[in-house]
Amino acid sequence: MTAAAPPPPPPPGAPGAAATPGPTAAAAGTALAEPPAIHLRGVTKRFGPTQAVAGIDLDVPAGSLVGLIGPNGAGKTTTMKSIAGLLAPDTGVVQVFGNDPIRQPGIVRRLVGWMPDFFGVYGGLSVHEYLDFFAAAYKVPKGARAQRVDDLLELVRLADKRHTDVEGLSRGMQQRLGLARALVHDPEVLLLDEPASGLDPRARIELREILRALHGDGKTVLISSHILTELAQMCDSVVIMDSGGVVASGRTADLQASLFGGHTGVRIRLPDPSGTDAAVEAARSLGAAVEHVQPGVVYLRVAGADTEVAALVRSLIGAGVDVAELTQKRQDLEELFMSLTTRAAPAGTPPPTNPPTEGSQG
Ligand SMILES: Nc1ncnc2c1ncn2[C@@H]1O[C@H](COP(=O)(O)OP(=O)(O)OP(=O)(O)O)[C@@H](O)[C@H]1O
Repeated sequence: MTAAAPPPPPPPGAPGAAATPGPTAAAAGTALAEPPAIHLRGVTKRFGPTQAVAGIDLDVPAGSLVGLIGPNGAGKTTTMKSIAGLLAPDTGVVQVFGNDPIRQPGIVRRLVGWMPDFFGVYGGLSVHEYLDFFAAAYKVPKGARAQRVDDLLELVRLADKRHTDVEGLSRGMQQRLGLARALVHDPEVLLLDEPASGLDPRARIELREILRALHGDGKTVLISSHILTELAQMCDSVVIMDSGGVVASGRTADLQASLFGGHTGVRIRLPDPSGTDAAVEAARSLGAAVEHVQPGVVYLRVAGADTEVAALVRSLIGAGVDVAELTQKRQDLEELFMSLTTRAAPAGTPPPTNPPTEGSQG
């Protein structure tokens, strides 16, 4: 797993971190100075005839925001539950800052906040009482509890709902309350199982902003979804699962580039259509393949990913071309997902090469 952020030192609340030697990052191949927040090796889990998880290796560096993506039944929930210590794997190693969730449940429970894809709320409790109840259950000291609950309500933007019955909250608000519940003991690692499912676009954006704030605070966040674009917008890196295994992992831009023969689709919109020829020339001078041109809009493919797109921007500016908008072709992410997950397409099926259209741009 490529690091989404430079790993900060292990948190004080990670007792195993200092004692355990740092393992090697599975996908990135770089030696880590400290144990990753989450470390899985050869993890398997079977339910009767179903191989839910089939030998997963995964490292999530401390402080990173990583998306776990896969179609229904890929094994995401089973993987997350094994990290939270809610399920014992049949074989393999699971560690949270070097601690085994099954053998050291007390330590791991303190380190991990778990938000299930579905959680019940207890009617008859106000939002404040609900969080206070969980704060007490997590042994947050009585004197600190009221402040902790207030801070969480501010964070998840439910301060004005503190006296509302939890059953009276909208779906989006209940999701945010569930997030606050997962945070009540101030865990270092957050495991969020499909937190955006069933939310409208505004609620998704609000959730994304809260997660970014938590990421900014140095929390490690592993978030699952079966919608790749949803996670690509908020995560620097993703792990794609299918049929119980990891089929790809890394930064989304790198995954796109590697899958599409090292090319990135780009759309450039100009404020003044008279600059179109100059834009085409500047792009060609960099070796970009110009795919489609219309007045004021140029579609092209550059060899590489973010670095090469940045070079393209410099070249355009250097050529005196004003750019109103530059977008990387987001649809590639869906193509990536479809081509990597067997249920959607047989393994090895090349990604579809749709001609660029206005509607296909992200
Ligand atoms: N407790 C269980 N008993 C039997 N089978 C189970 C159990 N939990 C999971 N499975 C099976 O294991 C496989 C992986 O399930 P899991 O819930 O981990 O997938 P998922 O990727 O989270 O799917 P979804 O996106 O639908 O939530 C599925 O085939 C599921 O039916």
